[in-house]
Amino acid sequence: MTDQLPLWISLAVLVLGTLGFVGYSSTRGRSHRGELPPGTDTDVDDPTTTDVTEPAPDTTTGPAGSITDVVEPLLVPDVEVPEAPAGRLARLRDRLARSGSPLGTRLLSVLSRDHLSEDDWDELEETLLLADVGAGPAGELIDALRTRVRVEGVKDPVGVRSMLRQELVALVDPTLDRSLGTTPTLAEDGTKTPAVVLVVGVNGTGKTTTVGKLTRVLVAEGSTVVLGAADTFRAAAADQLTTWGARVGVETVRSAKDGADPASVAFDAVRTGRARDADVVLVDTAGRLQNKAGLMDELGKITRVITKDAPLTEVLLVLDATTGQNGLNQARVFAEVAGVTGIVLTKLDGTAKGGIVVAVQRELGVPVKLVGLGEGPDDLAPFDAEGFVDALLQG
Ligand SMILES: Nc1nc2c(ncn2[C@@H]2O[C@H](COP(=O)(O)OP(=O)(O)OP(=O)(O)O)[C@@H](O)[C@H]2O)c(=O)[nH]1
Repeated sequence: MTDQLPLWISLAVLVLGTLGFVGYSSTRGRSHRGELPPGTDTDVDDPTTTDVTEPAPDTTTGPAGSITDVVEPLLVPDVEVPEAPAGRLARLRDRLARSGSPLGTRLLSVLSRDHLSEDDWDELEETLLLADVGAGPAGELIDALRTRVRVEGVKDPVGVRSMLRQELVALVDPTLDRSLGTTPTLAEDGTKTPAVVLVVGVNGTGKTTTVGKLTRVLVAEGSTVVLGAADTFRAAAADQLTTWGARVGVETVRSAKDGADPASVAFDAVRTGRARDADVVLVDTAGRLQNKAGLMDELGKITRVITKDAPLTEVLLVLDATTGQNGLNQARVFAEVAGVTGIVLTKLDGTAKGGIVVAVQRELGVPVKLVGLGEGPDDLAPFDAEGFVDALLQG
């Protein structure tokens, strides 16, 4: 045994040396591919939490000639499983209850009075206007309710509620197509072109957060997604988006330098989406005021550049529900410049008003497709007229 001591020592040195080299190389490999996105509180050096189950494809660079970086999600341990989107809208009821007396409750309390006077009808109309329903739709609803009260003489609380429910659902319009354009197209030769969703809106409405939440909705539905951080104006936006993506194992294409051309980033994101055979490419854009011509032109350019490579299947305008009628002015201009196909109404949890849903749809002829119900990662719900009205009436 003592004779063999030098041999054992040499073997031990060899083993330790090899282990040391492997550890060093893997640390180098990680830092080469980029740092873990901010907000991820897990220790990447802990081999038990770094759960890389698939062989890494070459995702360290964008397409040839691109100026962007593809931030791959493979280093993030414990990839989250997002909640299924169905039924999320029911949560609106609790959120509304917390944010004060919701529209439906106020309408019901007036309609349930014994004999409805002119003052009562005025109060109903005022309530609708204060909730941002807009004059036209408010007038229509009052007319419809007046007629029904006169003709049907509904008095009992259940009858009144059911009448109001029917009329509100009709106003919100259950016939609008609220499906999202997130289905890729397949050519005859089997080539897949990803669906491309562009997300636009003014500053701070919740665009980046919405892209993050929508990524989770799509992942929960089994789609493969690539993100494009075309908000090159606010540096933190790309980090924010990368974090959202990484949490559910989704790549983010972002600019390698600050202030890069957002159209190039969007273009590279679509190219990367194609290269990865992704189902959907979601492109986040910088916030812009609708009256700033230069920024709106930039949006037009992003749209033109993307459509050179793949058709835009959805342009989502993100509106903050708490800004009420001001959101309508924004919506009009964005609709002209970017060809909006769907509205995302965020922060619906922060307002007792819900009438903007009706107003914006009427004004633009574009349906509300998604609503933001809070700051949680799965607080984005597919919108439907019945679910919305039920939440209003039960709040
Ligand atoms: N309560 C609530 N907060 C939300 C909702 N959606 C977004 N927010 C918050 O709104 C704030 C702004 O969100 P961002 O996603 O950064 O907004 P943005 O439009 O990308 O901002 P810019 O890039 O500056 O234009 C954040 O604090 C979000 O958490 C929502 O549905 N409810």
